[in-house]
Amino acid sequence: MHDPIITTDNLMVELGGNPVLRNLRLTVSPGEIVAVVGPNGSGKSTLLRCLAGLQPATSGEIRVFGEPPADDAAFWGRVALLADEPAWYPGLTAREHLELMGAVHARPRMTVDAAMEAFALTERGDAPPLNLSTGQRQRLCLAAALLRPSTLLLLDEPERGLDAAFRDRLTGLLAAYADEGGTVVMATHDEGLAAGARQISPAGVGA
Ligand SMILES: Nc1ncnc2c1ncn2[C@@H]1O[C@H](COP(=O)(O)OP(=O)(O)OP(=O)(O)O)[C@@H](O)[C@H]1O
Repeated sequence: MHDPIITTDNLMVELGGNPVLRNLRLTVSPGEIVAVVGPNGSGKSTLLRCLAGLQPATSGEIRVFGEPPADDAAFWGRVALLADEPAWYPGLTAREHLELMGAVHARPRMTVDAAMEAFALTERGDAPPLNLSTGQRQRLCLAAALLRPSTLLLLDEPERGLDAAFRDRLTGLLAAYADEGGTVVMATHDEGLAAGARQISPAGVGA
């Protein structure tokens, strides 16, 4: 039995004086795909931010890799986060953004060409990200997150802007990541993505 990647115990978060997460207990094992589901405002992004060490708990405990998540190089070396759209480097193409990601990591999970193909970007690789469509830009964000090596993937609404065919393809790409031993926690409103995952609600008490 492997040690869990994530545990939370009685996690409580208040924002602006209002309780957002209450007594959340969650255990996530290596290789699991977990979908955090629930209505708008139910606390999905807040939970992901807690797991990424970007939102402190009001009370309770969060452990990621056995320790409280720390916003440091060792933590981010193991964790890939997809949240809001990043700032793009002016003058660099979509492909060059992926080349940059590949260059700074000693062992990328895939080559830039493979990532371009997997994320259906080959034909638009020479365009700057801001000249891509919304869905193409989201595919570029996902390509960057999955090209780099990581053991935990935190995704906030990865389906944003994606068409139905690519949402299906993303299910397979995440399954492949988990087959390699990676762990995925994603906030999602997409029923197809959630169907292939263990579903938890931030409002309920996880297992
Ligand atoms: N900085 C903040 N200050 C006060 N309240 C906040 C703050 N950020 C978020 N909230 C509130 O916390 C609650 C949870 O927000 P959160 O973004 O986690 O929800 P969500 O489940 O991800 O929603 P969505 O499905 O719309 O993305 C919401 O009611 C939101 O208005």
